Amino acid sequence: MKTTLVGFPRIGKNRELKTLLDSYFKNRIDGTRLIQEAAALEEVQLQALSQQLDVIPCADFSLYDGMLDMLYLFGCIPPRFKDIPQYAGSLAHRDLETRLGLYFAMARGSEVQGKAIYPLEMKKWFTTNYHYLVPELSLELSWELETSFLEAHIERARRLHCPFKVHLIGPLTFLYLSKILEGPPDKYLDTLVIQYQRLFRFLQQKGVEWVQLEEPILVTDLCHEDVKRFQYLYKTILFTKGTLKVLLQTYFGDIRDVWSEVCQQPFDAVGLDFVAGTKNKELIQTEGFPKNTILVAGCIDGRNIWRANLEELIPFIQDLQSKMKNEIWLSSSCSLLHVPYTVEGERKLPPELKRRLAFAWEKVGELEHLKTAVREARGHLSVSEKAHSSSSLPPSTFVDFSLTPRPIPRHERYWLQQKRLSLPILPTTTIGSFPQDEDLRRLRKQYRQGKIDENTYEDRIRQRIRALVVLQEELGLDVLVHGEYERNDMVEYFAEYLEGFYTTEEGWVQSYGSRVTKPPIIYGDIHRTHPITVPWISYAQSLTQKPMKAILTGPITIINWSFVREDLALSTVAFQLAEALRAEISELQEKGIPIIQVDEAALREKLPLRRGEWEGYINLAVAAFRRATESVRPDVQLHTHMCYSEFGSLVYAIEAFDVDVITIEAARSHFGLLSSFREYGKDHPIGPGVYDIHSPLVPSVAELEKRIRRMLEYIPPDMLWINPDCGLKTRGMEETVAALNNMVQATQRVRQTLC
Ligand code: MET
Ligand SMILES: [Zn+2]
Repeated sequence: MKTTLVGFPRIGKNRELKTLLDSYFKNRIDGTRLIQEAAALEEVQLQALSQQLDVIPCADFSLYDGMLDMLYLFGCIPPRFKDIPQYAGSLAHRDLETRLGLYFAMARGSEVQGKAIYPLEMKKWFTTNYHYLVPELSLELSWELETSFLEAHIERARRLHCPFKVHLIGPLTFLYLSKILEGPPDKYLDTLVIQYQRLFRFLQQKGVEWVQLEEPILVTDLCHEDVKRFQYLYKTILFTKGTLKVLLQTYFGDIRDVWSEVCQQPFDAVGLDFVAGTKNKELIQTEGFPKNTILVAGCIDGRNIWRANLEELIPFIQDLQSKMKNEIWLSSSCSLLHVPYTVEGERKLPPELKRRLAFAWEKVGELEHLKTAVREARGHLSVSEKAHSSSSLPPSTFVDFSLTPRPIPRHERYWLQQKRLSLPILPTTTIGSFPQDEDLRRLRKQYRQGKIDENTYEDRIRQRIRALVVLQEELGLDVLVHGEYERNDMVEYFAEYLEGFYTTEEGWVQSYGSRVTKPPIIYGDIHRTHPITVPWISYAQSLTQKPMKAILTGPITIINWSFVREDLALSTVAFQLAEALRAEISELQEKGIPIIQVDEAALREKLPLRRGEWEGYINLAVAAFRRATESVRPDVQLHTHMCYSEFGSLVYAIEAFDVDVITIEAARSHFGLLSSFREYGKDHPIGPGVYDIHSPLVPSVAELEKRIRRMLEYIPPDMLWINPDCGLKTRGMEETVAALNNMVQATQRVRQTLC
């Protein structure tokens, strides 16, 4: 029995890699220094892992993203990057700065003679908040293996004299997550086979023993055609594996649709997720598992931060062992990339909570414990091991939940709200947050550290709100916001004010590249003991005659971007949160706030990977949202905001939220979602974002006018709202003012032709 991992975080225990990357992006250090220091970090990490694990990860320590690493390795560089003069031609033998330049140009975009070269698209990695870069496949791409970075990873791992496996994304997942610009997917199968075969040859030459091919796509619904592709790819690739041992690593669910094909292929090991894929165990029992294949048992949860229940895991593994007789490696359920580094750095958490937490390093320790306990075949745990297993969370109160429809139907509410708000046609607004600069972050930090007192802090925030109200009035926006200046983050801020949550000091998790987030921990029952946003928003409303829109984060988004407790049904947690938000909303409307927006930005993200599980998730999301917003009066306009497009078949669910207005990300995906909202938009007010907030580019009045007119082809004028894609928090003030100014002017031009 051995221990290993599907993957480990790579931003650095103290975010060192993040800091290095940011310095490189700001040209404070060059590529050589970046690579040297990143390699040193990787070495320290591998060294520590090699003390604890039997087989360590290699090539998992990506500088930016694993999918980007794969496409760089294959040299399938999209033409717009290849056309940049310094990156043209073959990559082999290019100097380090050039190779890195190209790698990061694909991740972050570039500029050539004043013309923007757009980066690769970013998408969420399955149901996580981690974003990968989307390869773009076209038939004329030239593929050329560029192994220099991979080779360096292998050398670093080899120096430790510890068995390692090289981590790569498998061909089916690579293909299915790519954006295919031309031809059917089958056109790329042979190219992929050739690339993976070349790669295998390279690994053999380097004397590599194990390669891990990650295929999370296998846990989604697969049809006959998909299974055939899987068969074809692996049959031909594995044919040339020679002495190389191949681990097929799956995670995020079970692989029911492809089980028998997996069993028929000559894999040396198969990795299964026993946490999210509980059905995997049943499949082993009913369908069998190939005799001489190692089972990599993913039993330590890579998606949550609670200590494993070793008392349950030990008999589970023992049972597998006695039934299967296969060699078993103990592993994480998926990469530990989705949890923070270590609990060690948390000085403020109560000890009884801290004891119950396992971040990445602690999970590595759990694997070791589990192995020892299983190997020694002890029926029960020793005292020290017991101290590490989980105990139950604080008791919970039952929350009664029943869905009541809003008393007045939407079209009647519409007139009541129109009367109160008297908005023009094509109302203009923003999604809530405004740019947060260094000054503001410093102010919040000083307040947190007790360097300035509450009065000074609040005064300064109020100054910002005041200036923003004036600015929005000058710009001519119709519905104003207070700017969300008091919030570090749309979820963490609420977590800090609600009972039942803890926020961490150092619990950073990579979101993409050098961007990190700090998800709060839901620990006890959630209660609201005092107002959260009410004072700021009512202050903002007191400064203007125009309607102020209050912005709150919705229950499903708070849950999806937190670590949740597992002793309670998710629905109970969701309803506790809904109750808390409901109280906040009641107070806001009592203070005379005429519009309330409840953001469900992360709704799309955790939509289950299998279609059959959608309904339960959507029902819960709708129920929690409705519970939170149930008391909104008919003359108060209820908005929601959602991002990460690709709503297609979700539109039916959005109807059930029963909101008055929805604003939705649309520009980033080039308005592809407009057609799916054509039906909905007939009689539901909707604001598809007119410009992408992820880019500093300021769209011109003419361009924005064109986009608004295009939207009017799908949505009638009295249903259309005009707003950006999402919040403006990460943008600069200057570009924001310019873009919003153009947005208002473009709207005015269109209005003139409508009246
Ligand atoms: N109200 C939030 C904001 O404007 C919504 C963000 S959605 C990721 O920042
Ligand atoms: Zn958004």
